[in-house]
Amino acid sequence: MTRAISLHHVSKSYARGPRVVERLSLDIRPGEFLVLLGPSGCGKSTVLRMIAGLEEVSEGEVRLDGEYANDLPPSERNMAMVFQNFALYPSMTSRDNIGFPLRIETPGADPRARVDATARMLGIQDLLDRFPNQLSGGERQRVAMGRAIARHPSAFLMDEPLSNLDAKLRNHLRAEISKLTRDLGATTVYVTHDQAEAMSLGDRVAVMRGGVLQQLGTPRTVYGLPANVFVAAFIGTPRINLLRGIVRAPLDGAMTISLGKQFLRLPEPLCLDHQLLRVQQGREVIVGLRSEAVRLARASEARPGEVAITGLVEHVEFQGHEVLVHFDTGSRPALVPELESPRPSRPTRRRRRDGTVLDRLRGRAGALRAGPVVVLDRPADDEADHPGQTPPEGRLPGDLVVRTTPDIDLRHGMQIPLLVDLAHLFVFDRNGERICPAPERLPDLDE
Ligand SMILES: Nc1ncnc2c1ncn2[C@@H]1O[C@H](COP(=O)(O)OP(=O)(O)OP(=O)(O)O)[C@@H](O)[C@H]1O
Repeated sequence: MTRAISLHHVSKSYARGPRVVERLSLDIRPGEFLVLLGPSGCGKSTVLRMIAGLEEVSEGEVRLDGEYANDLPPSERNMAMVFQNFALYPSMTSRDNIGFPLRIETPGADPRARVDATARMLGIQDLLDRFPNQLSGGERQRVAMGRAIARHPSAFLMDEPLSNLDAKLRNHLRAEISKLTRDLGATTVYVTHDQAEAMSLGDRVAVMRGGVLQQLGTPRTVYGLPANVFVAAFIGTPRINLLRGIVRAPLDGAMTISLGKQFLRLPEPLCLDHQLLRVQQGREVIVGLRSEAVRLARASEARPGEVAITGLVEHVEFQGHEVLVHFDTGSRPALVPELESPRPSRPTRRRRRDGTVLDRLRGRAGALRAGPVVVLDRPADDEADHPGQTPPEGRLPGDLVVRTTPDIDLRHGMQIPLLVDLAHLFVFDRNGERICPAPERLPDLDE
């Protein structure tokens, strides 16, 4: 059995503080694998816990299979949770750990057959007689999964279940989780801050920021048509290049986007998306170029839709199968504040001793700002006159990162010709909302 999970304008605030989840609406289909993705503190776990019934809903409705479920106790929701820290009973063998929920559910019944079947499914038959301290991290997590699966729940709620494991094991278990939940056909809600995990697992991904849903869509959609700068920057590696530009649309000349010292000339005849940029004339915008939108090649090699710029090599990152080249093109990157600093440690839920209550509330309210997602302090053209500024903390030098093959010998200080494929151009407005490709809500765009 599998179930539909719906959230309707769900909000959550703790002890009359600000909302940590803000009017969230989601319809999760039976059997769907939905990933809640976002930076630390954006409210993902809180949403999961409200679905599980472990956290009260402050406003709005949770519905299970269409039935109002706000007040349904966790034990009556027929859902299994898998957490980051595996929480196995240390004094029980794997067999007893997996069988424990079954014994609680049906006292007196022998759980042996169900435990064996679950162990076979997870390939852990050999581990059934071991205690948790005799298992590796990956094995412990498999046993924890076994404990969740054995009950045949209608839905799995997983909160960063792989984040304590090393990268190789994580990839391996990721594939196993995907197969297992599909085989079982159970609805799964999976919380992670790891975009690669979200993209590889989710049927759909819900990207959250400051308690607010930014976009809900398939991995292909959130990557290919990000609703705003935050989603564009959060999803994809290497991170999308975000450059500050100004639209120039003279009545008697070609339309360009000025990027400080260089510009992108939009090919004529203008496609519909580029025509719609005309209204931005003179305004500052943010140009988004994923690494696949730019290649190292001379202007003479340009294909239709490609325009030439140049970049000064600032830094070369050797990755084995490819090289990431950081260029200085004379433009200035737009900053997405939540993404510029390293991931903060998990917030503690105990009272902090520093700062007043007011300071703490202010801090939280700040974190929840759902307004503009970018920082644009000075006009973009002005930046070209301020070369050599120190890049913000945590960022490498250069404003444009391009992927290339490792066979090209590139060194710091080389001036390299580049081609930008304007079919892959993203443009966002000052507030970070995507304006090119045009948002779907614009009527009759295809006609
Ligand atoms: N019991 C609580 N009391 C007060 N504030 C809380 C409580 N639980 C969570 N919060 C706050 O709610 C916000 C959202 O927390 P939540 O754990 O849902 O975020 P998250 O996106 O899952 O983060 P992480 O990835 O770090 O786990 C945070 O600002 C957090 O400090």
